[in-house]
Parts: sequence; structure tokens; C-alpha cells
Amino acid sequence: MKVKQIMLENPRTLHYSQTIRDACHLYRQTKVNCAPIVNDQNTVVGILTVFRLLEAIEEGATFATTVDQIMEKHLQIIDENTAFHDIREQTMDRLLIYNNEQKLTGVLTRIDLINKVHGALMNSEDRLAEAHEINKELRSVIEASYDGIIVVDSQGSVQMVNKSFFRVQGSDHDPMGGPIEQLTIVCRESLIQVYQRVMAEGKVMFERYTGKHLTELVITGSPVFDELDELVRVVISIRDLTQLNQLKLQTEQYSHELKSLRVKEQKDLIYHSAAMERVVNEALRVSGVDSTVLIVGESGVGKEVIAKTIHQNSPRVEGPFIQINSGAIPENLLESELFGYERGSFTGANKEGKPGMMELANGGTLLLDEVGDMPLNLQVKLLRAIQEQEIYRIGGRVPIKLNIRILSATNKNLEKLVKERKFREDLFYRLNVVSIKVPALRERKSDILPLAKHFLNKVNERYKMRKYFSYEVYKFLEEHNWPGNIRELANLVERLVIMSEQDTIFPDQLPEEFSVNQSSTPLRVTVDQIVPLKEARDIVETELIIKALKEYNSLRRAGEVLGVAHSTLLRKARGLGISYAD
Ligand SMILES: Nc1ncnc2c1ncn2[C@@H]1O[C@H](COP(=O)(O)OP(=O)(O)OP(=O)(O)O)[C@@H](O)[C@H]1O
Repeated sequence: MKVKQIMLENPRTLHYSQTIRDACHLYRQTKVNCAPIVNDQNTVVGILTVFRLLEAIEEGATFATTVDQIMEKHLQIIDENTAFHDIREQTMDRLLIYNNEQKLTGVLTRIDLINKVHGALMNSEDRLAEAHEINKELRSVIEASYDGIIVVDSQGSVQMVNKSFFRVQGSDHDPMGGPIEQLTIVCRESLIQVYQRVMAEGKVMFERYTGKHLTELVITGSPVFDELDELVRVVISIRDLTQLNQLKLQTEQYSHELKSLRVKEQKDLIYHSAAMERVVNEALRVSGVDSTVLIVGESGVGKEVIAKTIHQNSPRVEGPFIQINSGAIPENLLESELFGYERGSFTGANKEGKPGMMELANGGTLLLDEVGDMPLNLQVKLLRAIQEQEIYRIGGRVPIKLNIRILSATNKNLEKLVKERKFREDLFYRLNVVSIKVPALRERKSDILPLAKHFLNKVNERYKMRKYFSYEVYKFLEEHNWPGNIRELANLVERLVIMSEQDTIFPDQLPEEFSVNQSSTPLRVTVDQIVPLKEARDIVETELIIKALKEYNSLRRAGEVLGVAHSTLLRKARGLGISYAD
């Protein structure tokens, strides 16, 4: 603080010829307790304090006594820019304050000083309370932060940590006051690096720490400067992303499970086998991304069903699912089917022109079925369309922007076709970003019965019937080799339902080409020890009756399947000790 900040500015002066009366008048008027005395040239020649005035009256002076007779002539003059600190030792009553042009600018009296100091004290007390309040608020803000916060001074010693720091650290170890090197937190090295880099460069720095079990910490160091622009401390925050990562993983897992539940709910996708479960999981995994997928497998194994599953579980689900079968469309029409055409572009064309399948699939998914049958000249155009996501209709000049996902399916060996130069290699790689192989039905026998039941239900529903298969028919379906895969199975089921006259379908109703003899493993009863014939008959009958009752859950149906009247079945069951409540 400088003297000019606490002095009484521009004090009123008295001429040396003025009297004590004038002085008293001045004191009363200005409420000051001293006055500089000037001569005719307005130069200060003395100073008269109230104290000196009272002293003079006591010594016999009167109101008429002129001030030059009683004033203090010994003057203490100081520059207005002198620091207050430097005049603490001086007598305050007589301080005259001059500026650098040697002009009187103020006086400093004890009372003024006391007032000023008192004011300053009150002020600083208020400011201290305010600072205390701000400090408290700051502290609670820092404590409320979920991020761990640690403040380190320029010497590298820890000045403060918040509660969250202990959570991130995973222990109660208190690093306060200690050097940063003694921290026990897992990301110690990264934290020290951040601190050192902030100290060296004076700006905000980041580091990422990754550890076991999805541990991920983001460490951010921010410099704090004082008024002199000196870097005095570094505030380091540690954001723990571990929980977030775990939650993310969990959400991904849940959404995957949810998806597979949805798929299980999808009525037209039936599977029990682990092989098919793997295929469905692959389909679900690729459904989330927009990559091209090549679905391979024998004819009729369900490639189209898998393509639909991908579409239905993809973000494009609200868009169209369009399918074009390259093998089924005559070569000369395939191009216009794919790309569409403008009006009058060729004879026989619709007058108005027509959008192609690619255009129709915009915003959705296009399945190129039997893609191995696509003619070579169209393969070039297709590749260009996929790469540029843009097509021209036949006869059209305006490019049409595409936003489609391409899936393709084939039962051919595309790699072989590439070698034989019947399929373009570049297109093959473009389509085969991800490939999914759907296994043949003979490689997933456990899917056969659920599929057969599914088709049986559908056909019964369609024709309003209530037919069912005998055990032997199921056995046959399960054992058959199914060269035509699921389509063949579905066709046979429909044929059996339509053709059979009774409600129960027996093997003798199987078409000739499916004669039971063709079954790869005919029905056999295995005998591994010799037992009396009666006992053997009882064992076989018991097994058959239990199985039939379990499968059909009805005496009448089980009887039909086993070829006996239900009353006979009931009697036999009782005789063999099989309990059954119909
Ligand atoms: N998992 C399944 N659940 C229910 N039905 C299925 C399943 N897989 C296939 N199908 C049915 O079998 C028939 C043949 O399936 P799909 O057309 O998908 O086979 P594909 O492999 O595409 O045949 P292609 O090679 O002849 O094009 C269809 O009627 C389909 O609905």
C-alpha cells in the first residue's frame, strides 16, 4: 500500500498571518486535526496540529495569536509514492505529502491513519470471509466431482485430493503432503507423466491408462498460474471409465441375447442344432454393421431365411428387403430388373419406365440370390454400382444415389467359378467381405424333427386339418439323407398331410421314392443279452408304450401310432405297470 492511498488529499491550508481563531474555525469546518501553513508564495512553512494549538493556549496564546507563532516548523515531507510499509516508524502528526513535482498533495494524520487501517481491516475481514466462503464452495465442488482429483504443487508434492480419488485409487492410502512419486494408484506412471508434461509445457495434457478387467482411466492435467504468471500447481483429474466399459459390455451382451431371443421368436426360423445356433449368431453379429455378406450352402438349406434374419435384425429393418434371383431371370431381362430403365429405352419396355430392384431396395437390403449365375457383363456393372453406390437406369442419364446393403447367396463354389473365369475375382472379393456357411440338413440332424413339426403345423393350419405323424414316420424323417434339404422336407410333409386319409400318418404313406428301405439306418431293436421271449416282449412293449404316451400325450393317439385300440393300450399299460392318467 502506498502513502497516497491513505493520506488526506488536498488539505485546506492556513496563511501564516491567520489566527488561532481561524485555525479553530478550519478544524471545525473540515473535521481535520492539522493544517499546513503557507507563506505568500504558497510554500509550506509549517504545520499546526490541534494538539500543538491546545498546547499553545495552555502556554498563554489567545485567539488573536497568529499561527506562525505557534506552528511546528520542523516539517516531515515524504513522497506520495512511498510505501506505507516504509513510514511505519515516523511520527504521524506532521507528515506532509508531496508529489514528484514537489507540490503538496496531502497530509497524513494519526486519526486518518487509524480510520483507514480500520476500514482496510474491516474490508479485509469481509474479503477473508468471502474468500473462506468461496473456498468452502470450491472444496464442495471438488468433493462432489465423481472424478478423482489431485492437486500437486510445482515442487511435486501433493496438496489436495478429493474423496473420489480414494475410490479410484482403491485404497485409503492418503498421499497428502507427500511427493507425487509415492502415490500408490495403479496409473501412477501415467499420472506422473501428465504432471511432468504440464509442468514442462504449461498446458492441459491427457494420458489414457488401460489395465486388466476393462480398467480404463483418463488422466487430465491442467496448469494453475499465479498473478505473476508462474505455474504454481497442477490439477489432475482421473476419470474412471472401467464401470462404463463394463456396462457397455453388459449392454452389448444383453442386446445380443435380446436379439437371439427375438430370433427365437421369429416363427419362420426353426433350429435346435448347435451348428445352426452358430450360424444364427454369426448372422446377428453381422446384422449390426453394413458390410456385404456372402451366404453359401447347398440348395434349400435356408440361405434366404438367414438373409432375412440379417435384414430384420439390422438398422435397416424399417427399409425394404428386396431379392433378385439371378438364376431365375432370363439373361436379357436381368439388367433391366436390376437397374431399371427410362421410358422408351427399348422395345417392349413399359412406357413410363421402371425402377430396378437396386433402386427399390434403397434404404434397405438387396439379396442377390444365386449370384453365381450372374452373367459376366452384368457383374462389371454390379461391381461399379456397389462401389460407387450409384446407378444409371438403362437409357437414363441421371445417376441415382443408392443406400443399400448387399447380401448375396449361392450354392455354387464361387472360388472355383473365379478360377474358371466365370465369375469376376474383384466382384467375388467385394461380395465376400463376410461369409456365412449354412450347413446341410444331414449335418444338423437335431433340426429335422423340429422343422418337420413346424411344417406339419403350418400345413394343418393352412388346410384346417389335425394330422400327425406316427413314431416311425418321425424316425424315418430323422434318418433320411435329405439331398434337397429343408425345401424337400417341407414338400414331403405337405404331400403326406394332403395325401393321407387317416389322421395318423404311417410310413406306408410315404411316396415311393422315400420308401422306408431307403432310410440310411432302418429301425432296429438292439439285443445285447439273451432273455426269455416273454420278458423281451414286455421290455420292448413297455418302452414303446412309455415313448408313445410321452410323445402324443393321448391314449387314443398313442394307440393309433402303436396300431392298437386305445382300450387295448390301456389294458397293456396297466399290465406292464405303466401308470397313465388320460
Ligand atoms: N431354419 C428354418 N426354419 C424354418 N424354415 C426354414 C428354415 N430354413 C429354411 N426354411 C424353409 O425352407 C425353404 C428353403 O429355404 P431357403 O429358400 O431359405 O433356402 P435357400 O438355401 O435360399 O435355397 P436356394 O439355394 O434354393 O435359394 C423355405 O421355404 C424356407 O422358409
